[in-house]
This record gives sequence, C-alpha cells and structure tokens, in this order.
Amino acid sequence: MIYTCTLNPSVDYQIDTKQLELGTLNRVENTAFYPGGKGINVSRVLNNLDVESTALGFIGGFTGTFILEKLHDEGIKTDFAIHDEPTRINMKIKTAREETEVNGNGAYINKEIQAQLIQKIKSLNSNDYLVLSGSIPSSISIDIYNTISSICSENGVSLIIDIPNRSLKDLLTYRPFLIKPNQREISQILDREVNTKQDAIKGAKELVQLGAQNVIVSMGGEGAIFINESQIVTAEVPPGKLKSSVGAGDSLVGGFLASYFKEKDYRKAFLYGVASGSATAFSSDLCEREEVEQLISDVLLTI
Ligand SMILES: Nc1ncnc2c1ncn2[C@@H]1O[C@H](COP(=O)(O)OP(=O)(O)OP(=O)(O)O)[C@@H](O)[C@H]1O
Ligand SMILES: O=P(O)(O)OC[C@@]1(O)O[C@H](CO)[C@@H](O)[C@@H]1O
Repeated sequence: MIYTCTLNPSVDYQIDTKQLELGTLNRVENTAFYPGGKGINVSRVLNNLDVESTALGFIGGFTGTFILEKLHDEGIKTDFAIHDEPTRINMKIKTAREETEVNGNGAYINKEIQAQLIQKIKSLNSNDYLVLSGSIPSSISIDIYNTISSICSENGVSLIIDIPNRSLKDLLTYRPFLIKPNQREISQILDREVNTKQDAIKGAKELVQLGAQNVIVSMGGEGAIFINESQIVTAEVPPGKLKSSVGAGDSLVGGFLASYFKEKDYRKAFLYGVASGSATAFSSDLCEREEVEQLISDVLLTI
C-alpha cells in the first residue's frame, strides 16, 4: 500500500486575476478552493491515475473538514491525526505575468497529536511506500522528519522524501527510495547554484553517494533529470500552455509512483512522472489520467 504523509496540509485558495497591485483593493476574475499540501496532492494524483493510497498527517478545524470531505468524495482513504486549530489556507495567485504563493506557517500541533501520527506510521511494513512531503507547522520540531525516516528505515518501508528543507541531506543516511528536490531545493542542499541539467546531474550523483537510491531533480518548464547508481535520464517537457504550476512537483512524484508501483521500471516511471507534472502545469487542478496519457509521446527522454 502507498501512504502519503502531509505534516502541514492546506486549503489552497487559487486566485486568477489580470493583475495584482499591492497596497490597494484588487478585484479578481476567478477563485477556487482545493485540498492542498504536498502529500495530499500526491494522494489525489495517485487516485486520478487509478492507484490507491491512504493519506496520513495532521489536520484540523473547518478547513480540515473541507479537505477530508473533498478527499472522501474523490474516494481517497484517510487516517489523519486530528487537532483543534484550523489547517492553514495558502493563497495561490496567478496573474497574466506570474504566479505568487502565500503559504501559512501551519496550525499548533500538541505532543499528543504528534504521537498519534507517529504511532500510525509505526504500523507500516516492508510492503509499504511512504511519501513524506512538504513543510512542517512551526509548532513542530524539525526532528519529526528524522523520527519518521528512522521508523521507515527500521521497518523496511520504502520512503519517498520531498521536503523544502536543507535537512533532507541529513535524511539520506536512511537510504530513501526516492527524493525529489526541485532546482531551488537542490541548490540549497548543496550550497551552490544548480542552473543547468549538467549541474543537476552532478549534484544528484552526490546525493546518490550520500544514500539516496533514486533522485529526481525537477526543473519546472526545463524538465527534469533522474539518477540512480546505474541510470541517468533527462527529460524535456512537452509543449503546452501553463495554467498553474501548483502541485506540478507532487504530480511528478505521484505519476512516477503510480507507474513504478505497477511496472517496476524506472525509465517508464520517470516518463510517466514528467508527463503528469506537465499535465498538472497545463490544467487548473491536478492532472487527470487522460491528460497525462495524451502528453506521454511528447515527453523527450535522453538516456
Ligand atoms: N511550465 C511548465 N511547462 C511544462 N511542464 C512543467 C512546467 N512547470 C512544471 N512542469 C512539469 O512539472 C514538473 C515539476 O515541476 P517543478 O520543478 O516546478 O516542481 P516543484 O517546484 O516541486 O513544484 P510544486 O512545488 O509547485 O509542486 C517538471 O519537471 C515538469 O515535468
Ligand atoms: O508550505 P509547503 O508545505 O512547503 O507547501 C505547501 C504547498 O505550497 O505545496 C503544494 C504544492 O506543491 C500546495 O498544495 C501547498 O499549498
């Protein structure tokens, strides 16, 4: 079974507007609410690609209820540790020129609720995959990434890590099955600029040497690279019109896992992941299966 763990979920309030001016009243064209947070997005993408998962993490308040209802409506299983304070609302503002995100710092999670989640993660076993994704609420110690990774390592759970944090480097000793930093994140981890695919390949090799079994570096509209001990694959994205890149990275992870789970083929999984990321970038919400499959033949892989 695949599990996703979102320590800091969100309701994503998506705003489409011609322009945004600070310091004055802006009236906008379109708005929409989506269940958000990186692991939750992975669960939604897996579900769209006909792969079952259970969404774990912390959730609470009226925003938490909204997320749970949406996930259950879509047929996604959940097993969150529930707290009192509302889950955060993140603003995703798309103008004709650029995308702006305003992410909250997250709800207060007490020690008892934290322990409840850890207990759930302890019940996973070597047949399971856990996708540990996204930031942590500011009330939680960064050590929680370490705690979860070490439990997975002890119990043989295949761990996928996508966290926006330098501490990813320290988690590589747990030999995660997959990590997916984007260009900005790998630059931070390595403490140097990663600008080109060649830079990303060099950096990802270092992360494999430090313990990652597989590394994908996502580079937005420039595509992505995939590396493990025996393979290096680069991908160019298919042509299309960017609608919203929110969740594109999560879709890459979800698409990769959906394919790998069924076929156990890294190259095919990477291809499917890149097509999923782009399909999300070309739509308002997360990708649907038909959208992904239409793009597959336009993704250019180089081995
Ligand atoms: N403008 C784009 N055009 C085509 N494909 C895109 C575009 N932006 C993203 N993608 C696809 O999505 C994948 C992941 O994108 P990106 O590197 O932006 O992830 P990310 O920074 O983790 O995103 P997020 O945090 O919003 O989920 C890319 O590798 C690519 O396949
Ligand atoms: O603040 P974090 O946890 O780093 O990222 C949260 C977030 O920006 O990531 C998802 C897109 O990847 C959104 O659904 C969500 O709002």
